[in-house]
Amino acid sequence: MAAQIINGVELASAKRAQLAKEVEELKNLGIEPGLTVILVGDDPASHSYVKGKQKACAEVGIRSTLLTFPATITESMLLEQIDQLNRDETVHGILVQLPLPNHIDELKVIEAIAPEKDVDGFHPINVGRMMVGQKAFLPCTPYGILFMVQSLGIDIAGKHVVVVGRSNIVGKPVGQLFLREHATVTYCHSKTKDLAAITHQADILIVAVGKANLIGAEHVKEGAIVIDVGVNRLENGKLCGDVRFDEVKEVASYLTPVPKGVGPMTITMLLHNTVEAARNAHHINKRGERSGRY
Ligand SMILES: Nc1nc(=O)c2c([nH]1)NC[C@@H]1CN(c3ccc(C(=O)N[C@@H](CCC(=O)O)C(=O)O)cc3)C=[N+]21
Repeated sequence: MAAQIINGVELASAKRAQLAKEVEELKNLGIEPGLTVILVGDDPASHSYVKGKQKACAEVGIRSTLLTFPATITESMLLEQIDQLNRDETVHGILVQLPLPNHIDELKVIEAIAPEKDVDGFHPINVGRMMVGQKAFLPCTPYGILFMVQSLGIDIAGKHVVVVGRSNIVGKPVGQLFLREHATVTYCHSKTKDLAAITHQADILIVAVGKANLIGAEHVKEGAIVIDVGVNRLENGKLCGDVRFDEVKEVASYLTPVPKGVGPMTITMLLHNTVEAARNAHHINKRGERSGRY
């Protein structure tokens, strides 16, 4: 039987409606959640993603500010800018759109962001806190994927999750999030031998490589859940994932499309983290009450 296609837009919009309510409650307390996005250079893909983030902020009532800089900005000027935003109380979340030009050290920039404003969840403090199970901003794409899989109502404990890809922003952390949910996790990457033999064992297969058509029916066990994190822009301008959709949909039980799968969830979790950052900054709990620490 053909797979059920997971609608990321629908799931995202349900979650955004909830977030809009939470923003409204914060505004009633005189708090306007604010996200500042830093965009360096003029990569068209980055500009397009940033536009999507701003539109989503507007949709739930988060104030978003875009700061753009030429690709020639020096590292120290960028660090100075971040420092200024760290000290600005009206800014709850800071996002530096990646990738950055080669002359700028990305890790240095990420480390300059105050961990309590790091709504991407990329700062080593947040990564470490996530690893040991402390409260932390979870990276948006992995968090969005977990949210999607949980929304299917299946029990993750004991499932074999196979992650293809080991980037710091998707592959590595998504495996950790599923490990936290008691899955058995296997990582595959470019040096893995006999990829298909391993991916074929997956109950949940998460593909985050960035290579169009990498995964086909031969990689997927009958009835597996397949999450496609690839964002590959084809020459004809169309966006496609890492998974051969038409083939895999005949084998999988659930499959995410590209576009309209993981992407919208990523942005939604960014909104979630920004609302959380605003609440934390003002010592407000999830029920909208000020905690005793005031
Ligand atoms: N600091 C930082 N944080 C990021 O979260 C970050 C980043 N840098 N750099 C680039 C990647 C990529 N990324 C996407 C988010 C949403 C869609 C998305 O919503 N895509 C739509 C389609 C959009 C289109 O058609 O162009 C979809 O899949 O339906 C795609 C890609 C976030 N990233």
